[in-house]
Amino acid sequence: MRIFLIGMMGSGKTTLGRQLAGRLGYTFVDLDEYLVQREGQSIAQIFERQGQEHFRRLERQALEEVVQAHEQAVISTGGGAPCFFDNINYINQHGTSIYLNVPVEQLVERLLAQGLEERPLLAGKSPAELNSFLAETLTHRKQFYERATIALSDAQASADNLLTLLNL
Ligand SMILES: Nc1ncnc2c1ncn2[C@@H]1O[C@H](COP(=O)(O)OP(=O)(O)O)[C@@H](O)[C@H]1O
Ligand SMILES: O=C(O)C1=C[C@@H](OP(=O)(O)O)[C@@H](O)[C@H](O)C1
Ligand SMILES: [Mg+2]
Repeated sequence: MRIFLIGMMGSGKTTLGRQLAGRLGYTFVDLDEYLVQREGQSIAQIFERQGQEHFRRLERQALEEVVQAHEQAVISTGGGAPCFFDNINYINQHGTSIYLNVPVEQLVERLLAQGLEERPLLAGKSPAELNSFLAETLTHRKQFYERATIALSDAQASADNLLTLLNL
């Protein structure tokens, strides 16, 4: 079984994905980390040198490669991954998708605490700009996230809960 975590930047996909994979004994793949290894550049460098459109093509390729390489895995995607091309269909055809639905105020708090530098779409924004950017982005992305197999509120987003929900 493949489990995909989807949702906004800061929703906890990388963190929860790693925990869940550990509990299941499944391979864990973070799509951003996979791309960094594959390209030998940081996500910020890929955006800066080759642009977002190129990043989105690489992200789709990475998705296909990871699916082909692993039948049993927890795959944490980047926040934009399900929202480009027909990626959400591809994800749902190849596994179970989990949407981490976290309020914007919570995302802002976590992202500011972590620092914005590693996320090129957010770097340099003031707290107010971050808030409005995330709110606008979510308005557009919601339609993709809501196609997930399972949606979890922040309070429900634990590895324990997911194991129960997935009958694992
Ligand atoms: N459930 C949670 N509660 C509080 N902070 C969290 C939670 N999950 C993740 N974080 C923190 O929020 C930040 C973003 O988490 P991350 O897993 O990188 O999110 P994503 O991969 O969805 O962008 C990190 O600093 C992480 O430690
Ligand atoms: O939402 C986005 O468009 C992005 C999210 C990031 O991943 P996280 O959601 O893990 O931060 C990363 O893929 C890139 O910076 C773009
Ligand atoms: Mg992540």
